[in-house]
Amino acid sequence: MAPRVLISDSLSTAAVQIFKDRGIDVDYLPDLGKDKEKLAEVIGDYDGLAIRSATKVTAKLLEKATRLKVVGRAGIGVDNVDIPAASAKGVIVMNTPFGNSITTAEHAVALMFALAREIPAADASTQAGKWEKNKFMGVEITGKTLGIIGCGNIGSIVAERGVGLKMRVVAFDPFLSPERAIELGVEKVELEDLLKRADFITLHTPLTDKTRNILSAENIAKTKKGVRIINCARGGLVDEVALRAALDSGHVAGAGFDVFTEEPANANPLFGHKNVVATPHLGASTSEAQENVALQVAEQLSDYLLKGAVTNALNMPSVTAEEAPKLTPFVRLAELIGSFAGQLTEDGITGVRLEYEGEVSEMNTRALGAAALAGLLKPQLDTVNMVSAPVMAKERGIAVEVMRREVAGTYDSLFRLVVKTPKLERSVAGTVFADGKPRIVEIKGIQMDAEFQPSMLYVTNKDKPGFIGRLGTLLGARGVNIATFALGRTAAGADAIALIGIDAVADDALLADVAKLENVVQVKRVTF
Ligand SMILES: NC(=O)C1=CN([C@@H]2O[C@H](COP(=O)(O)OP(=O)(O)OC[C@H]3O[C@@H](n4cnc5c(N)ncnc54)[C@H](O)[C@@H]3O)[C@@H](O)[C@H]2O)C=CC1
Ligand SMILES: O=C(O)CCC(=O)C(=O)O
Repeated sequence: MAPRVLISDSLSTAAVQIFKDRGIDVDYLPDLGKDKEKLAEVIGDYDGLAIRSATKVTAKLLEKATRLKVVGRAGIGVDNVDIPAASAKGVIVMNTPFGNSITTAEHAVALMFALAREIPAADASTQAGKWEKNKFMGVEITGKTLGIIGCGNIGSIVAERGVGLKMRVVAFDPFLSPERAIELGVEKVELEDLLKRADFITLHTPLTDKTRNILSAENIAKTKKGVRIINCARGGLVDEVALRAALDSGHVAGAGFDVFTEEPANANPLFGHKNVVATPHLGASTSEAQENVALQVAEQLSDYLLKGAVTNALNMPSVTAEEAPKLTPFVRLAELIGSFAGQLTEDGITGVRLEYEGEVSEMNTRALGAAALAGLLKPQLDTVNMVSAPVMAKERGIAVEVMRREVAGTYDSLFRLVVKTPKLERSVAGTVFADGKPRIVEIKGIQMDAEFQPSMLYVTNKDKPGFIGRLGTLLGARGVNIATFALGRTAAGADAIALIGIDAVADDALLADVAKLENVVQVKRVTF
């Protein structure tokens, strides 16, 4: 029986044709995504689901999706898909990471011009027959400072356009390498500096715990008077109520918003202000971009459903059917080791070394390396996956070195990731035991044996009597249950590391208390 695909959002009909040409049964119901109940009634009939942003793939919907194997997002952001729930159900989630970047960057630039010259208001007034020539006094863009928050795919294109428009471009992005900044012609700055200097601020980050409200009331107050703010990335990056107040007071001269905390945005604190230009999440809406993403998503879904090929998956490594059984646990290991190292790294990464020892050195190390890079970049790049991670690492100037040694050491297979930043070099190594479970067996050259736990504390300390007791007592007193406790040290009395699996996610107060314990050097929270 031919696989069945449902397209539940508005997509270029080019996608429908591709599915048909490949022999896939396709239903194109572009309004169904907006009707949760109806979608839930029919989803059980489909193997694949192609969406944009209106369809919400929730855990509840996935419960009904008994046949579903793959969800394809024709676009970048997958915040409308519950990826953990999809993974738990074995449903692959794919996106099309580059197809609409240029179009979205152009929308940000369009909003910048619309704000600078008050084009929407001038248009409305002129067409109302008012000819208010003296009412609209704009600002020039040439020579102004454009502050870009998030200089990834879209931010970089905006940066190039800004340079082309003879603007001074400054960018805040912890993952932007100095080399890439030079290549783009932008000045890499800290957020505070950007806030102080920018005449226009444009946001291009994903919405993560770190970027939510990145333009908070406090940060908006630090901006230059007369700043204009553009958001074509995600609602929630800017405190809309605080921005409205800053527009009302005249501190902020204009805001161009394509995305809103709540969408569809039928009402919003920004609406109704004369200096606000709003569009209904149109960033990706050009015929070119929609054609790109529709073709890509149809090809990816067809390839998966017909051949088992995995491309641009966010929750599944790209591996062939033959190598999958042996490789999968090592892919998981590489991703976890990468994620562990990524969560410990605060500075821009300049290089990584991927070391494979023993049997693992003869496996598909490209897939393993991609998994490690995806894990490493994930804390900063929400949309990264195994396919895009090597490209993103390259774009960010991260030099990737690979070392393979066929001879095994203590373990049949060992994978070591060495992360280099301007300040340090940190190595983490792991293996997969016969039970198929990945383990950390070495950190910074210190031997240990730790299972990955959903929530962990990473503590470096001086090896002194009584330390473990004090730590245990503190966790107990805070009601934090210890699931696992792994220790390692360079020598008696010297540098030591503790990796503690706990049954709750460590909050900042707990980290601060652990940091205060005698002989603690550093404490970090890691989650998997
Ligand atoms: N309005 C629309 O229709 C569209 C919106 N988007 C959205 O645009 C956003 C950017 O997309 P891409 O450029 O493709 O993503 P990307 O992943 O290529 O770039 C995101 C950049 O943000 C940076 N970043 C992460 N955390 C940061 C932080 N705390 N502070 C500063 N920078 C940080 C990353 O290092 C990365 O360089 C996404 O949220 C995406 O969903 C994308 C397409 C269309
Ligand atoms: O599909 C759309 O119109 C929205 C695109 C978008 O926001 C994305 O690709 O992240």
